[in-house]
Amino acid sequence: MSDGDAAGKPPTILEKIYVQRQKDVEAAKATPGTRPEELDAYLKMGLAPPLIPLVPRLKRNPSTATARPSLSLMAEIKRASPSKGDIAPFANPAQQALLYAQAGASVISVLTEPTWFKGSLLDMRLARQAVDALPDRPAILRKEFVFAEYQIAEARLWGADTVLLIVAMLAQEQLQRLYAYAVALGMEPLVEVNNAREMARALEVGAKVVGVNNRNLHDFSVDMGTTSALVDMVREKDVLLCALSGIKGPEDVRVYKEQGVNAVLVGESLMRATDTAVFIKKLLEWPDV
Ligand SMILES: O=C(O)c1ccccc1NCC(=O)[C@H](O)[C@H](O)COP(=O)(O)O
Repeated sequence: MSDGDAAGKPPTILEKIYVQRQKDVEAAKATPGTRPEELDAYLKMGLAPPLIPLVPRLKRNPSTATARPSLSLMAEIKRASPSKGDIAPFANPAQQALLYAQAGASVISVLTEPTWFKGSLLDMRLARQAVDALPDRPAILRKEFVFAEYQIAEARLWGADTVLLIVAMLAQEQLQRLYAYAVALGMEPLVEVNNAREMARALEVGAKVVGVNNRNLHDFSVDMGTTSALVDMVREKDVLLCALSGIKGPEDVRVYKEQGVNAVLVGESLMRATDTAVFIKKLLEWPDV
C-alpha cells in the first residue's frame, strides 16, 4: 500500500493509518523485549494463552438453541474513530467486554490502533481477562490494520483468538501469507472486503469468515446495501458472512437475517447505548439469555 498518489492525490485515511502503523511496528520491533525473535521465542515456549476457534463460536448465539433463524453479534470496543472523533474515550474495556459477553456476544472486537481509535493491546488484554473464566466465553478479535506477521504474533501473545485482515490494504501474496500465518497460530482471521473484487480475493485465499464493510474508507459514507450486494457470492460456500459498520437498529439486522447473513459487527451504537444489554437484545431480537 502506498502513502498517496504520486500525481498529487491526497492520501486516504487507510493510507495515513498504514504509514503511521508502519512506524509504530518498526518502533516495537526495535524495542528490547518485543523484538520479533523475542515474540517468536515466547510463542515457541507456549506462553500465548489458550484460544477458542472462531468459526464454531461465531455459529453460536442466544437464539441458536431455539428454532428461530438468527444471527450472531460481534460487539466492538471503540473509544474513537476517524469519522466520528471521540465516541467513548474513557470506556473501561474490561467492563464493556463483560457486558457484551453477558448479553450474548459471540465475538468481542477490540480496536488496538492508538492514534485515530485511542485503542491499545492493553485494552484487548483486559477485555480478554474480564471474560476469560466465563463458560463459553466470546472470541477476542484484534481489530487492527495488519500488514506484518509481527502484529499477528503480538495479537496471539496478548490473548486474541482472531485478527482482522483488510483486503484493500494488502497485495494478494501478502494477504495469502498473513492468512496462512494466522491459521498456523490457530487463529481463523476475519477477512474484510468492500466490493466484489475484494470478495473474490478473500475467497481465493480460502477465508472462512468474511466481513463486508458497509463504510467507504475513502469518504466515510455508509451504504448498508454493500453487504447485501455480496451475499450471493458466498451463498453455497462454507463461509460465514458478517456485515460490518453502520448498524444502528433491529431493522438493519432484520434485513441481513432474511438475506442469510451470519453475523453483524457493531461498534458506535453499542458504545453509545445507555443500557447495553437491553440494546443488544432488541437489536438482535434474541430471547432472554
Ligand atoms: O469507523 C471509522 O471511522 C473507520 C475509519 C477508517 C477505517 C476504519 C474505521 N472503522 C473500523 C471499523 O471497521 C468499525 O469500527 C466497525 O465496522 C464498526 O462500525 P460502527 O458500528 O459503524 O461503529
